[in-house]
Amino acid sequence: MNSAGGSTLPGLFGIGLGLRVAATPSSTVAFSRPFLSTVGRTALVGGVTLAGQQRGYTSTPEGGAHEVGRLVSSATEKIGLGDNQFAAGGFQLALLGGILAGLRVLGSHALEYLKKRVVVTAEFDSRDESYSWILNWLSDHPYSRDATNFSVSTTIARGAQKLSGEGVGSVQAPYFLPAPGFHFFWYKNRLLWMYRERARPAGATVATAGSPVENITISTLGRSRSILQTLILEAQHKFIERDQSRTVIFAADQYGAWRRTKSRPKRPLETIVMDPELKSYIVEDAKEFFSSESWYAERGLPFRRGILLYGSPGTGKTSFIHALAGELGLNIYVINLSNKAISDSTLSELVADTPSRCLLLIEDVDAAFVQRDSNDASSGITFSGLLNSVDGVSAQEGRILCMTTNHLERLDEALIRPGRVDVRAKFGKATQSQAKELFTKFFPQSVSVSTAHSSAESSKSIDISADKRESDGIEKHVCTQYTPSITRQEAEELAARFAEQIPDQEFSIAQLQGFLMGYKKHPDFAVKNVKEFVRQAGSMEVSGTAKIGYSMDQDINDEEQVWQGNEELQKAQQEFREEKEKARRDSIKQ
Ligand SMILES: Nc1ncnc2c1ncn2[C@@H]1O[C@H](COP(=O)(O)OP(=O)(O)OP(=O)(O)O)[C@@H](O)[C@H]1O
Repeated sequence: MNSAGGSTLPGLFGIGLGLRVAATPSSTVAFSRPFLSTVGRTALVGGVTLAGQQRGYTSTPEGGAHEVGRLVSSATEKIGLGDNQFAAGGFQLALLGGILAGLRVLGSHALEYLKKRVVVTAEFDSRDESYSWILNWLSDHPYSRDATNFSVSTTIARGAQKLSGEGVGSVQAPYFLPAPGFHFFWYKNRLLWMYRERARPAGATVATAGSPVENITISTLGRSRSILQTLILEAQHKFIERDQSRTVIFAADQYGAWRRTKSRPKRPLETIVMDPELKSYIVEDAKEFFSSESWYAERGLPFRRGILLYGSPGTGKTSFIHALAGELGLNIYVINLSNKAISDSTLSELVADTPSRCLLLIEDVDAAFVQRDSNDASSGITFSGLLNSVDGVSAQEGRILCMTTNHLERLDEALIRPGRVDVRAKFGKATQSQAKELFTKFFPQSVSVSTAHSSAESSKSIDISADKRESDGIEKHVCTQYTPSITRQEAEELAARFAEQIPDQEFSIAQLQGFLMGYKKHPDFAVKNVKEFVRQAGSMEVSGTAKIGYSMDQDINDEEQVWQGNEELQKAQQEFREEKEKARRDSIKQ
């Protein structure tokens, strides 16, 4: 395009000059016809030679050029300009310019054509998901491990995808990737070359551009693209395999497009402590929904399902949605209604852009819209915009919409009417039996306890005799006498003692879990101190998802150890009050 434009200019110049010369009265111009003809020929010879050199040809095109010069002269004669030396000269210059431009364009097209005949190329753009497949694949390729010119990244985060490195302990393991530029590598005994380049989106400034757009092309000799297709499918397979045991979470970015934000290991449903009937009802309902597309179609019903999960903070609404997604093998698309970058139209585009099998999650839906007329909501979305997006004509079919709220009573009826919300699930505070279940899950019987303790304290604190283990029929792999395990029976007993001290439906699972976190390896001490926790927590205003840091110093190995709750509790209370005050101030500002 540019080269053609560059060559067209001399042509136009030639035409302009030619026309101008032609229009000039003969008395005022003193160039002779042979002179102009010579200029034309020289220009042509020079031009053709130059074009030849640019293309890397070494042979001299002079003979051909003279031939062309002659043709130009005869063309001049033929169209009757032979008598007017100025018009003839101008016409020749114009013709020469045109021929030069034509030759150049022809040359580049010929080269492109030739390239297409002997080289096959696949292109990947960072704005597309396939780019991440290729980066992921490249990061595993031996070439990336040996490349001397490589880039390092802790995530593969281009376009729609973001993958974290595997990590070693708390340190993120980096990805090694071929750096921007040319790279040659082997794949299935074929030589491939890759070109990786970065560019800012057109018109973007440094401040607004965000991450640069990247482009990768992978090429090889030949006309069959099967080798590249094999590579791409392999890369895709590898990528999907990596995600199979994970739930991928997408969120809307500032441009109103879905971006992969993270992936988490699938959360097993068994880790969710809730009414078992409610749990299996929702799971079965969702499974049945996905298997009854034709049923919906036959009745002309939109193929969508809505679930509303409501209840106090920290009762497991979000956790359950993650577990449900894992169970159904779905990814989660999260819409944050307080994202100011999202307007009604971007919201409906986002909803329309979700894949046909996914969980669409809107958390704390009450926070953005309290009543129908709250079109002055703090987000850029209006209430009617939200309603249209979730079940308007453009809304995606085959998805389950999950909404969560802490305040069912604040929601407008229109939002949760049947059709938009088909299942309402209440998540309450922990019953005693749920507290027991939580304890048992937290301290499974086979987990070693008191590893940081001295043998004496440990064996004293949990009296486990070999007989007991054997009578339970469970052979434990006790590494040393210092790391005893608890049997099922012991775990049950401790759990029962723990639960009976928890008042029914007063604490959320998150609160209880927060308490147990302080006793990761000390179930016995958790039981011992739970009474004090209840007494103190009961006397404070517990609300929200405030985390209470009931921690116990891991190094304490004295049997006299005491619960560290008092000081921690006061600190937590103070932090909680500050947080609440900050939230209040923020809401006034908004
Ligand atoms: N029923 C539960 N079963 C298992 N874990 C739970 C449960 N409830 C809460 N938790 C734990 O408590 C923490 C907070 O839970 P989660 O975010 O799911 O609660 P939530 O009801 O969505 O809270 P919020 O309304 O504040 O968003 C998580 O670490 C989760 O593992």
